[in-house]
Amino acid sequence: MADMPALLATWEQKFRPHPDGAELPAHHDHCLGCGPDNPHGHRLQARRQGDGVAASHAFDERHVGAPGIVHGGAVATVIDDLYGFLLYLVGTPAVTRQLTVDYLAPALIGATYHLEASVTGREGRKLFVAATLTAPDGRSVATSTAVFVTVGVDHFGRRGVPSLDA
Ligand SMILES: CCCCCCCCCCCCCCCC(=O)SCCNC(=O)CCNC(=O)[C@H](O)C(C)(C)COP(=O)(O)OP(=O)(O)OC[C@H]1O[C@@H](n2cnc3c(N)ncnc32)[C@H](O)[C@@H]1OP(=O)(O)O
Repeated sequence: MADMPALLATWEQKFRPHPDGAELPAHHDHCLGCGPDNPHGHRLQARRQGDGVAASHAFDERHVGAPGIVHGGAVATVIDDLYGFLLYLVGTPAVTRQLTVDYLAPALIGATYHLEASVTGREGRKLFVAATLTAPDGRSVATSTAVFVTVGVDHFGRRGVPSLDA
């Protein structure tokens, strides 16, 4: 059984002011998007960029859909995880309620893409966010919007976290 109080304590430390340009901490070690210890994960590394977040990211063969092309779900995973880094700046935990992705051009395995995300609005518990994924030549490959809903710590602590309970 994972030590949830200890895990929650590490999360609390991540919800603090991060200087512009600073690399942001992974959500946790086994996070599919950014955890360094998840063998299936993307190991996304994000930094604060002004009021938003940014990352450089290359997908590898584990994320292939059609030959040579990144699986659309993998693109959505990385964008969703990038939004998770915005929460450090917002200062409150939240979870994805709705995620949309416009796939404008194929993302290619091995190319390094530039990602940016920012908060576009807030209304009660709803956070409206948007992101872009841009190719090395500057072409827009994907755009996204999402609605996150703020939650309390009990959202994470009141139930088992299966991946951590093993
Ligand atoms: C200190 C320690 C903290 C730890 C911090 C950890 C950090 C965290 C990072 C984890 C790493 C991130 C990685 C990526 C982010 C995931 O991957 S998050 C995982 C995927 N998402 C989920 O599992 C969420 C599953 N859904 C839920 O649990 C529940 O539906 C929710 C989201 C908590 C909402 O349920 P609820 O509390 O019952 O709220 P509900 O009344 O349904 O809706 C709330 C509000 O949103 C509105 N709303 C609902 N749906 C929509 C929609 N589609 N469009 C617009 N508005 C909507 C409602 O109208 C309502 O508005 P108000 O009436 O309040 O004005």
